[in-house]
Amino acid sequence: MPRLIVELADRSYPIHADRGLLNDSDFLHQTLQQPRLLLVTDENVAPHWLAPLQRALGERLVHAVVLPAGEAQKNLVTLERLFDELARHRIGRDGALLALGGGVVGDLTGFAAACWQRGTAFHQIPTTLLAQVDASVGGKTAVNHPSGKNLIGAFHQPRSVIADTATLSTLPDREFRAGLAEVIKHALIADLELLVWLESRVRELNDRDPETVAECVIRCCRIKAAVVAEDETEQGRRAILNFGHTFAHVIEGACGYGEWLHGEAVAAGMALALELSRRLGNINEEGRDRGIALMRDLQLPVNAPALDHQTWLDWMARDKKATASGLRLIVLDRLGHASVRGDVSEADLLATIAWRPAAED
Ligand SMILES: NC(=O)c1ccc[n+]([C@@H]2O[C@H](COP(=O)([O-])OP(=O)(O)OC[C@H]3O[C@@H](n4cnc5c(N)ncnc54)[C@H](O)[C@@H]3O)[C@@H](O)[C@H]2O)c1
Ligand SMILES: O=C(O)C(=O)C[C@@H](O)[C@H](O)[C@H](O)COP(=O)(O)O
Ligand SMILES: [Zn+2]
Repeated sequence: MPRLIVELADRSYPIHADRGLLNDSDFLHQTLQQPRLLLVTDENVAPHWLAPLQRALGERLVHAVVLPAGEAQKNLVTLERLFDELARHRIGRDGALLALGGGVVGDLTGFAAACWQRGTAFHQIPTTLLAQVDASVGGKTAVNHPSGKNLIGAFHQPRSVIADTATLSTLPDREFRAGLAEVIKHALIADLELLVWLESRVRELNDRDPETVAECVIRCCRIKAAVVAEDETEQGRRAILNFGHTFAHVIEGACGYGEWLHGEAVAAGMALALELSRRLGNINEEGRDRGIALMRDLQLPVNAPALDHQTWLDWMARDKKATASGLRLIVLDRLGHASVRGDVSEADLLATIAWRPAAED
């Protein structure tokens, strides 16, 4: 079974990625070791993927909380509900939370685990492409605040990641495509070979070919695990994983959480970040348009919504990467390599947010 390790000294953990993991009771017993487990999932995931875990874990699975689905749930009200469930079911420090679902369930459950009794174990069992290639790895946990995305959160690493790629068979097409945005992000910031490979696999990706998709999961997890191992709490290099996100988080928040899917907003945000990279002279038009063409080929939105520039600036000012001296933005130095820039002029920023890709022929 493909297995990677996120190397973080005493917080190191494995990423298991394979088809059929949720049907392997022995594996689940060995990996989910804590004696009392509280599972969190949502209303779309539960009917498909809760039963195998219930079967495998028996009475050790004390309770399953089934939340309404969607980004609008990623808030303090839902978090409080999770604390109530943890209290009601007397989950102590020898217990663990299981996050069965997409990035919303993962971020919420992880943050509940970070807070509960000042830190309780949790495991990520991601069921969306986006969560398998990105959100389940790295220990960023959070809820949204009305004024900004993921503003309330903690770094809290899971004990394991169990990515059963078979769960993607029930994922709606729009959600699958949103996950592809984070795959493209990993390629643009860190792996030119992956970019070339994705360009050569457009048909398979659009057909959701299981082997191609599984390879995306492994390759992205490998990239993300390496970045996180180098800089767990985003003191420096980890910020490259935020490529396109300064713009994406404005789109998600200003349009109302859930209107744009996170991955869709990341795609439109990356189109702007590609243009910014071009403006700074790091890549040429051809490089910019190559990234945008791949997103279009995979039917991702590349046109950010028309928000007035003050809305952009106000929301961006609350980005977690901003410091007293101003915004920090992630740009490409070249295709396949990114860096953090704290010196982007307001003129370049305003021109970037006003720019949109040319219409397709
Ligand atoms: N912590 C991180 O490092 C990180 C990284 C990227 C994104 N995120 C966060 O992740 C969230 C987005 O995650 P997402 O795209 O997984 O969204 P999501 O969790 O909302 O899941 C997408 C939708 O698919 C449904 N679903 C999930 N798995 C399914 C399955 N197997 N079959 C059928 N339906 C299924 C869900 O119910 C939901 O409606 C955002 O809040 C984003 O900020 C976090
Ligand atoms: O893991 C990271 O680091 C990332 O930035 C991954 C992003 O894809 C993800 O959307 C993350 O939640 C954004 O974090 P934030 O710190 O900008 O809220
Ligand atoms: Zn993201």
